[in-house]
Amino acid sequence: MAPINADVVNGGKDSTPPKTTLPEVDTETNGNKRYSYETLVETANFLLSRTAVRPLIGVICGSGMGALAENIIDGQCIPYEEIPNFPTSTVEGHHGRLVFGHLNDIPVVAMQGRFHYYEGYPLWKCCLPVRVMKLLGVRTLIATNAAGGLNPNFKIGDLMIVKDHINMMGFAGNNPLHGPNDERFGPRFPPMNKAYNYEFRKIAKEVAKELNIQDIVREGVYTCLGGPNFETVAEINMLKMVGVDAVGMSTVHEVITARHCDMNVFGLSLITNECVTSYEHEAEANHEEVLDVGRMRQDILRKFVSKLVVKFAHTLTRDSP
Ligand SMILES: O=P(O)(O)O[C@H]1O[C@H](CO)[C@@H](O)[C@H]1O
Ligand code: HPA
Repeated sequence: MAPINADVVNGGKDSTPPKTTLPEVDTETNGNKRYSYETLVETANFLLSRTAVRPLIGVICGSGMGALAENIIDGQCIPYEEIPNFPTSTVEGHHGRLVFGHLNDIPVVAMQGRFHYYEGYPLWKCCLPVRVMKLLGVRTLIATNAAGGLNPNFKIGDLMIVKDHINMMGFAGNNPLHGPNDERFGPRFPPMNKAYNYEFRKIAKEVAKELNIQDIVREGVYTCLGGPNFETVAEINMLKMVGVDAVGMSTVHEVITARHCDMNVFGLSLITNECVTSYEHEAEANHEEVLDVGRMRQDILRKFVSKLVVKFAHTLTRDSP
């Protein structure tokens, strides 16, 4: 048999080269060789040596939502490839860099690009930047994402304040905190009933009114599935039954990691598509649409998040000893 010519697979069409080299999976340890506290301190010290910014608030930009970081004044960008122990971004719509700077005078760090389980990273590695943020002094995490809407009242382009989540992957035992616990990060059994800060959610609704965007701002329950495929009709109908308002492939494990190390959390989903609930429906979910809606909403998202950063930072100064 003739050797397979990779160029001929896919009918010989020219295929676009992958954005980055694919991450290698550590087969010997099944990807589970964790980094120690000390290793993450090294990563944090590297970052502190590269920037004078001492961030109080961390922002994770969802798919197609990287523009959130464009408001950062004096933004200093550090590509993930340069950061010791950091994974690299492989998904379209995720630049793959940290941006340090100020949003309305508040020191922040933004992740333009997050890591997903379906890229081949174990959950603890997807969440490694959250622990690094904690070591940098970040007290509050704003986790944004693109998500499919299940709630029939939601429209494409709506913003959903995350009230709570359902950790579907956790039901199957896949949790970022699985494995030995290092108490320097947090307790073995962290509570999760206050995962999404109640006061932040109240503030966000007030800010939505101030910006006159209250009609597109909703609140609801998010869930994360492993991906990368979008959901079947039966899966969507099951998620609806258990009370899910929006579904994506991220955020839940980041929030668990952040709460474990006692960070305050605000979650925000951009509803980029309506999940299909019937077999008669013609449309199919696709990542292009997700990115398009991110572009469509980038101005509103930027205004909303910049204002939230200031308000959230005030709650920190108020609570500081
Ligand atoms: O959750 P973020 O990173 O915003 O991305 C969402 O959009 C992608 C699918 O289009 C998936 O990665 C899903 O999780
Ligand atoms: N399902 C899962 N993840 C997503 C979706 C979706 O419909 N939209 C954006 N991210």
